[in-house]
Amino acid sequence: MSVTGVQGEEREHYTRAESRQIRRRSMRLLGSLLHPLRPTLWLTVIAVMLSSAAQVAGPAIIAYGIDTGIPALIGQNWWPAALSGAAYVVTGLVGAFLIAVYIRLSARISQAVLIDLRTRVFLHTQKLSLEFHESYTSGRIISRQTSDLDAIRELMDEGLTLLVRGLMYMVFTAVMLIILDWPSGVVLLIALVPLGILTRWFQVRSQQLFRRSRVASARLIVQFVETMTGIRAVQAFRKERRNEREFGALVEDYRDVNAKVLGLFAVFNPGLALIGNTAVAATIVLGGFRVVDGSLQVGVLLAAVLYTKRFFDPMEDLAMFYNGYQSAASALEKISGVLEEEPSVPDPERPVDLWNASGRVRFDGVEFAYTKDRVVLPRFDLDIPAGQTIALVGSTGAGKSTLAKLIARFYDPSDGAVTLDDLDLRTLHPKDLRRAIVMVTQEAYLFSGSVADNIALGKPDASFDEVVAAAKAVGAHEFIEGLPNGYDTDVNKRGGRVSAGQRQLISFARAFLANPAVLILDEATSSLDIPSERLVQEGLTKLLADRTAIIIAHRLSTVAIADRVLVMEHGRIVEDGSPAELIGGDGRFAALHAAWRDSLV
Ligand SMILES: Nc1ncnc2c1ncn2[C@@H]1O[C@H](COP(=O)(O)OP(=O)(O)OP(=O)(O)O)[C@@H](O)[C@H]1O
Repeated sequence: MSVTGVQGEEREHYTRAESRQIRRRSMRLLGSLLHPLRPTLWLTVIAVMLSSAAQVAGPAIIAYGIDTGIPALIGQNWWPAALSGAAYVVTGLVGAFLIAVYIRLSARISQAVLIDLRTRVFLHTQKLSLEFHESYTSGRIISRQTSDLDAIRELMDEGLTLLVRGLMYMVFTAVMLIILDWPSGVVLLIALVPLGILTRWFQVRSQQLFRRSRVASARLIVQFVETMTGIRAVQAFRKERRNEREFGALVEDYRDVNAKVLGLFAVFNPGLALIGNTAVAATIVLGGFRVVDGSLQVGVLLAAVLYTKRFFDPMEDLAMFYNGYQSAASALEKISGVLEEEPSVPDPERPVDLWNASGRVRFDGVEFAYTKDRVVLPRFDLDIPAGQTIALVGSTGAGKSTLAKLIARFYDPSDGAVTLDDLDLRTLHPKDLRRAIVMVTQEAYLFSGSVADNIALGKPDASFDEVVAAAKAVGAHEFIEGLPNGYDTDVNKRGGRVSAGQRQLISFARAFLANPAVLILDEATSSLDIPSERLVQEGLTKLLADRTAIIIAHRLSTVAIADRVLVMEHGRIVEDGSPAELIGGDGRFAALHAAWRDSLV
C-alpha cells in the first residue's frame, strides 16, 4: 500500500522504506520553508552559541576569584578580585543581551514559517479536487490547520531554542569541566552511562505513548467537528446521548494515555535528579580528598561542583522537547502528505480558447468509476444539443449526480471524453469552463455576507443594478426587498435568515447573473410549500431560457418544462425522449408519471 499523499495517514505502523519516504517528504517541506530564512537562522545559531558560552564562563570566573582573587586581597592586591567581579557581571550582561537577541530572531523565524505553512495548506486544499474533499473529511482538514500547526508552532517557539541552548550548554559545560579539572570530568563521563540508559528507556516508552496521545487528541477534534457540522441531523435524530457516550469514551482514552505519559515523567525526572546528585556527591568527595592533600584548589572544586550540577539542568527540558519534537514531526508528516496531493482534475498545460460557447454537450464513449473496483457509469454516448433542457430522472443511486458532476468537470471520465462545443473539457482553461458551465447544487450554499454579495458571486464585476436585474428576472426581488436591510442583509446573521426556497431563488439569481451556456441544476428538496414551489418554478423557467440545462429532477412538475427526459437506472440511460413521448409510452417513466398523477387526486 502506498503512502503517497494522504494515503496511509491513519496507519500506526510503516515499513522502513515507507518511513524513509515520509521523512524525506517532510524534510523537503521543512527545507523549503526554512530556505528563505537562512541568514536569520545563522544569526540565531551564533547568538545561542555565544550566549551559552557566556553563561558557562561563570563558574570558571568564580574559581579564579576564590583561588587567585581572595589570596591577592589578603596581600592588599585588589586587582584580581575586581577583575573577576567585573568579568562575572560583564559575561552575565552579554549573556542576557544575547538571549534577548535570539528570542527575537527565533520568534521571527517561527512566525514566518507558520504563516507560510498555513497559507500553503489553505491554498492547496482549496485547489484540490472534489474527489479529495469527498473522502478527506473536514474534521481532518481542520486538524491539519489547527492542532498540527499548533504542534509545529510550539516546537518552533520554545522547543528549538530549548534544544539548541540545552545541547550547547551541556557540551560547553563538559568541555570546561575537563579543561578545569579532568578527574571531575571523568566522574561526569561515568555518570553518562546510567544517564544514557535512562534516556533510552524514556525514549522508547514515550515514542509509543506520545503517538497514542496524538491519535487520541486528533480523534477528539474529528468527533467534535463532525458533530458540529452535522448538528441538525444530531438534534433531529436525538443523537446527543450517543455522541455524549462516544465523546466520553474518547476523552477517557485521551486521559488514560496522558496519565501514562505523566507516569513516565514521574520515573524519568527523579531518576535524572538521582544520577545528577550522585555525580555531584562523587565530585565533592573525590575533590575533597584532593583538596585535603593539596592537589586541588577550593575554587576549582567549587567550579567543578557547579559545572557537574548545571550539566544535568537542561535534561528535563530536553525530555519535554522530545515530546514536542515528536508531535511536530508527525504533524509535519501529515501536512506534507496533504501538500503532496495533486488535484485529480488537473488544469490543462496549454488551454484551448473558448469565448462564446454555444452549449452543445457530448459524452463520447464515456465510462466512469469512483474507485477502480466498481464502474458507476458503464460506457455510453450522449448528445445534448445547444439550448436543450434535459430532465434527469431515476431512482436514488442511479447515477444522476455523477453524470452532472462529469459535465461540471468535478471529475474526469475514466475513459472517453466529455466535450463542450466539441472541445474536450480537459483542454479548457478553468476560467472558461466555470464561465460556460455552472452547477447549482441542492443545498444552494450561501456564504457569509450580504444577499447582494452572494448574488454577485456569479459575476464578481457586476454592478448593483445588474444584481437587482438578475434577482428580478428569477422573481427573487420582492422577498429580498422585504428583508431587514434589503440587498444588504447579512444572510448568516440573525434576522437575515432566509428559507430554503428563498435560498434557492438567491442561487438562481447568482446563476442567472453568471449567464452560463450550460446550467446544471440539482433540484431543490421537495419540502417547499406550494407558493414557494410556484415561485421557484417561475424563477426556474426564466433561468432556463436560452441555455442548455440539465436538471436532476426530483419533482415531476419540473419535468413538464423539459424538452427531453433521460431516465437512468444503475448508471445507464434506459429511456430517452420528450416528456409527452415517454408519458404516452409504457416504460418506467410512464409508470412513475401515472403514480404521481394518482397521488394528486
Ligand atoms: N464520491 C463517491 N465515491 C464513491 N462512490 C460514489 C461517490 N458518489 C457516489 N457514489 C456511488 O455512485 C452511485 C451513483 O451515485 P449518484 O450520487 O450519482 O446517484 P444519484 O442518482 O444522483 O442519486 P440521488 O438521487 O440519491 O442523489 C451510487 O451507487 C453511489 O454509491
